[in-house]
Amino acid sequence: MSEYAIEMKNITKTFPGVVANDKVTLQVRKQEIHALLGENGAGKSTLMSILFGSYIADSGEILLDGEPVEIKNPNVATSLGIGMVHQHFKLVQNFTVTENIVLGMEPVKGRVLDLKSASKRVAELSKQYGLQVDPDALIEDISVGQQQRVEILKTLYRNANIIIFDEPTAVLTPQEIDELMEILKALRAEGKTIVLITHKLREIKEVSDRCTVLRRGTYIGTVNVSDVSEQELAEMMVGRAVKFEIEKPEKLPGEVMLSLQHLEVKDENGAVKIKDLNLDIHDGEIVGVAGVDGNGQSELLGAITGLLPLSGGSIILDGEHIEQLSIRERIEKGLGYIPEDRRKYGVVGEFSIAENSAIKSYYKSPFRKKFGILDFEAMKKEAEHLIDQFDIRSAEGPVTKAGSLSGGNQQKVIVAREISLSPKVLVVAQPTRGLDVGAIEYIRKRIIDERMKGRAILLVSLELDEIMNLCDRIATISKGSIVAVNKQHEVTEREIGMMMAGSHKEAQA
Ligand SMILES: Nc1ncnc2c1ncn2[C@@H]1O[C@H](COP(=O)(O)OP(=O)(O)OP(=O)(O)O)[C@@H](O)[C@H]1O
Repeated sequence: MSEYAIEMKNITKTFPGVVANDKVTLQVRKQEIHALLGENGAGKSTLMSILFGSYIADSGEILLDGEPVEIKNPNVATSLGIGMVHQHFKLVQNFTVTENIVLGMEPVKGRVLDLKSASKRVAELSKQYGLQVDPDALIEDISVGQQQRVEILKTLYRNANIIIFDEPTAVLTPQEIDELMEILKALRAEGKTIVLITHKLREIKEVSDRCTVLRRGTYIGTVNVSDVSEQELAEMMVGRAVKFEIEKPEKLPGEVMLSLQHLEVKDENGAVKIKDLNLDIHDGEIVGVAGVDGNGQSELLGAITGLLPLSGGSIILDGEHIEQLSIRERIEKGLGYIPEDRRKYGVVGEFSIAENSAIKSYYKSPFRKKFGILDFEAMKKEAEHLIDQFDIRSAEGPVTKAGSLSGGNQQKVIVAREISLSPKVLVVAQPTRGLDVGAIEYIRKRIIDERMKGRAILLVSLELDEIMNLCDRIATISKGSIVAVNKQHEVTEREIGMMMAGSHKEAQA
């Protein structure tokens, strides 16, 4: 019997142009929560994909409970008791919870699919591990947090002893994050071994026993989490001191640059999602929209950018009505947008970084030459500049396909493109989701630089500390309306939290 549930020794994996893992070691003790920390592109997902059999290492060794194993594909991983909860769920939307869980390993009684006993087993597992979810609900009807529980149940149903979580909190609301932390502790108490990829140092401190740090594909070290501070973890990971609080020089706001007046948005079933929403954003200021997920934030973003039609109200940008304009016309008028879902609206995976950087301006100088021919050299040059400025880690520079970048580096491509267009109004949704602390520090600085240049910035984020850190004024949204607008220094995080939950006391004050 070994002390370790998992040992990965000298793991090396290369992709064209990049060594994603360079002789990496990972030793995970039985029944511990082991965090895996590293900058964007450090090689965390690659290492876990090797453990789960999605990638084969070029060299190195894997031992489970002291026994060497060869994990040729995910089926082998499953049979060895390894489960993985991916960041992007692999669920069938119009199937029930139970159907999704048994998919691929249906229990058969006689020759009939025995969903009844499967459903019973699912209910037992939910109870044992504190994973509340209705076994008969359809996936499309349950929240993101509950869908994640289905993914966890899937691994438990297949008798996983080792469960890998790839940035599980990136998609969750603060409330769901607290619940997940409890679930992780329950899994550990029931004897499971957990590997947790996360950028959130607070989460590492809260639930993890030990933490392994990677930097640029190499192993830096493993520490007992209780022996180190968040600051020390950050330094180990980035290789330099990181500032958590950023400096925001005083700036007096100027004219109203974006004015939202009596906005109303309905969904396809006619339900009102945004109701009489009013908000002004001046140049030289950052206004944050704080709220519990699902209170109209997505609809607000869709309405401003032109992805969703308005059923009432006006949007005025620098004195001009834009609510009737197309998406591209709004961009032309000076609207920039960093979207929340980078996979849907942000980058095109098949395109290179250069092409992605020019995606909103390819039809203009300097990217378009005479006779409408695209100037790929100009695109590459611009991309090189952005890669350098925003520290985008790629294998082959501007020609690297965006789809092969790590998640955090895809995010940097989008932020770099939108900021570099220097729009009059920059609408920013969850700009630092999935980014490492070093990258967060940089992106926040760039957003503040844009403010200093006199841009008007609207920031929508579920992370209150991001809003408190960056914004000059904070608008709290609840049930599709703005219930209060406060100056940043006049409210506390707690008060905003209460207003988000529907207390209007401060709103009236
Ligand atoms: N399928 C692939 N093809 C080419 N390169 C890849 C592929 N997958 C990963 N890479 C490269 O390997 C390196 C490590 O990427 P990986 O996704 O493991 O990083 P990560 O630590 O998980 O990053 P993040 O925190 O941003 O998710 C990166 O340089 C990435 O571009």
